[in-house]
Amino acid sequence: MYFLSTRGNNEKITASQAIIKGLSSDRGLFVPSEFKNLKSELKNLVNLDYKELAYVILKEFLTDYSEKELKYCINSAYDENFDTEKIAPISKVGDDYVLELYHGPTCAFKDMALTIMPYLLKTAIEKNNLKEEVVILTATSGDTGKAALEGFKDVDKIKIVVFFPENGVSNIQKLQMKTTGGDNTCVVGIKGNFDDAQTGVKNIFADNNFNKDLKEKGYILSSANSINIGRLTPQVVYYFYSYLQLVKQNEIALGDEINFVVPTGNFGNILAGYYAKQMGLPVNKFICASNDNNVLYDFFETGIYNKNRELKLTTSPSMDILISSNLERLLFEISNRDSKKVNSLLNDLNEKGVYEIDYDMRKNLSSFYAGYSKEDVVSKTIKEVFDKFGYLLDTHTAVAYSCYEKYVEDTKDDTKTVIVSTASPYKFSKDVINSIQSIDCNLDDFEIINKLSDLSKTKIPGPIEKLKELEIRHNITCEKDELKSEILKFLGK
Ligand SMILES: N[C@@H](CCOP(=O)(O)O)C(=O)O
Repeated sequence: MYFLSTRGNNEKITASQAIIKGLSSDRGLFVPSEFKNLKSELKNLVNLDYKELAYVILKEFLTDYSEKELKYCINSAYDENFDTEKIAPISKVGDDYVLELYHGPTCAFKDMALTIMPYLLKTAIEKNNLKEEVVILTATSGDTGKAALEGFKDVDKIKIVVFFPENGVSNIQKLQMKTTGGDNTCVVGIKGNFDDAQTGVKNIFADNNFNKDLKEKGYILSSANSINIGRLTPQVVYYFYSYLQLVKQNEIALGDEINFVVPTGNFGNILAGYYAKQMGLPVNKFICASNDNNVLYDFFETGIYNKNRELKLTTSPSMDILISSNLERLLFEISNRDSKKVNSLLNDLNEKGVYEIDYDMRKNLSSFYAGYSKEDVVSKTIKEVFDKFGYLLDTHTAVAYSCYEKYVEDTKDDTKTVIVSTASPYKFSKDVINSIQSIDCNLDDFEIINKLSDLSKTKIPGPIEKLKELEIRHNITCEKDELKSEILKFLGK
């Protein structure tokens, strides 16, 4: 097993090298050379706990990590960092299942990978005798930023810089990032949107002179976004875990296919599910749920990816994205790993902002269905689900839930379905409570959080509750073309 670039520059590197590099030198994304099929082993995995299962899955990708190294990383990540021993519990809501991926230290699904990634990277640094210090660059539309900061803060020989759209995240997300401690952390609000931040970061990775200059100063760059396989591979685990939980609880029989509905922005989460299917997990459909930024919906409907449109700010900000990075990995698979095709499509995207896949590639998309939900539908869904089941959805999960309702209406498919819940409702408390009842518009964020807790009779997650005691430590903003100078300032160069 090795990792290669989607753009075909013949680079073949180990998992630990790919985790250090983040992005390939040809701007492509690293992908595994093969997928181990675990279908015949599923029956032996039913009773494993999250950590045991994580080892079974991750060892198939991270093949240059020893058993001891990998188990150390897994055990250090999935412990009391999470508020439940199950790590990724499932709640039954009506006839469907909600996979709650927000029980980690920052209350979003990003914790599922960003609690383990610092250990994977530290181990990779040691394995490869890296002399330089690693500077992690992260673009965030709200959730990745805080999860990465929390994971990497105070980690020796690593620094982290997070860029977020100053006006494109929720108040709580912003507060979470701005109050992060650690001498190795830097948080910068940019005057632009998430795509500006992500493109800016990718351009920096591709800037040979800048990278050479940094190397001479003793630094190399890496990424904590899902473009890094160290982010993506741990996310494969919870697809297997949720499936096996349903088997264990006799909700499905081993071998039955299920659906997953995934709120989607950068396409990393749903792609991890697709990788699980490549490894033999019985999946019928992946329902790719978008908000009003419905570029992926259009892509699945027409085969045309067109980012030439205005990015809308919605109540599900983590999905306010027009350039979904990980779609490149899907293009690689549906073109039967034809990097020439991938290059040509990505060049079109770069030059014209649009590309169209051919008939053969479209045929390989049959395991996907796409939907999108407008703001009024999202809000209505939060209320309906709360009124009917007493269950509180966050705005992103409500996008997924409503897309799933539309899917059932369209297809009449009654396959058992897991709705992937990506964040705690408390991160978006104002929009969540406003969907359920009107509130005094003078209330501050913490009063709203308390109100939400009273109304829903749910406990405020510890990390959110604690926020009010923390001081703001980061207050930098910059123009979207000033990313490099902010990095240099932080590094004191
Ligand atoms: N939704 C993300 C955007 C970045 O996605 P990633 O999965 O590639 O890190 C966010 O919350 O920042």
